[in-house]
Amino acid sequence: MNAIEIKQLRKEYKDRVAVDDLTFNIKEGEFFALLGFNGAGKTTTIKMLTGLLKPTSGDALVFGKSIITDMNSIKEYINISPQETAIAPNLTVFENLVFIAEIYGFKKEIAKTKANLLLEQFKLTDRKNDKSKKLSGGLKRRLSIAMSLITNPKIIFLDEPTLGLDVRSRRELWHILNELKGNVTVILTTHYLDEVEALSDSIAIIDKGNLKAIGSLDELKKQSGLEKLEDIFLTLIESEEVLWRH
Ligand SMILES: Nc1ncnc2c1ncn2[C@@H]1O[C@H](COP(=O)(O)OP(=O)(O)OP(=O)(O)O)[C@@H](O)[C@H]1O
Repeated sequence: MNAIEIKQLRKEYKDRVAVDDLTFNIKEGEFFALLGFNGAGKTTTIKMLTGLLKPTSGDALVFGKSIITDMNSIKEYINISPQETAIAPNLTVFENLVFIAEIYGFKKEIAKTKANLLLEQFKLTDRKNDKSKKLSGGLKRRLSIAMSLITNPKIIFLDEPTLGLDVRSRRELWHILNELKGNVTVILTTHYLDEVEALSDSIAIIDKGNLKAIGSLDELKKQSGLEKLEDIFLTLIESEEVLWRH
């Protein structure tokens, strides 16, 4: 089943076309990477899919519901983990999770149970009672993603989740993200190609608002005859060629 079906989705800003009639599908439960240079249109696409921006034309169906006519019901089962985190620095790690759960309407006891489960899942239990401002950048990022999962969303959008993290923190986060696989559809934007190789089930390469390739890493390798994602990425962006999933 498709979690998202993007149909001729377009966004124009004055005289600039940021997203140029994009059409592709994202399957339920997959870890989907959106790849492109700065200005390719990734953020604009994600903003449209999450209701932050209105498309100029086209549509996308999220679990069958239109982003144009049904965004309110879509918002119930998606969440975003933005780069700028929503963490309250003076609350503890646990309090942040409970607080966000309560904002979403869960009763205190359920909020606490959910918070404890996420602490385990994100390996934050030993920092449970620390003020969040004391956490390292890597742990803050983990808490932020944990917070975005508190409502059990069916889809989460991760925008550059490992930006600025050191090698070890990135690897730890990859490990945790890998464990989410299958339970939630994850849509990732990143500039780190090794991250895409390590985590993604499917990859879409976007350039100037256009889809240049879509498929698993293996499919992209086969279709391009190239071995490394970096080579596939750079070659495609420079050529007129387009690679499609069959
Ligand atoms: N509010 C805006 N007004 C005008 N043009 C915009 C606006 N937001 C984005 N753009 C333009 O739309 C295009 C796509 O931008 P977008 O931010 O979606 O790219 P991106 O792939 O997310 O880039 P990055 O990797 O840098 O985050 C760019 O040319 C950008 O300059």
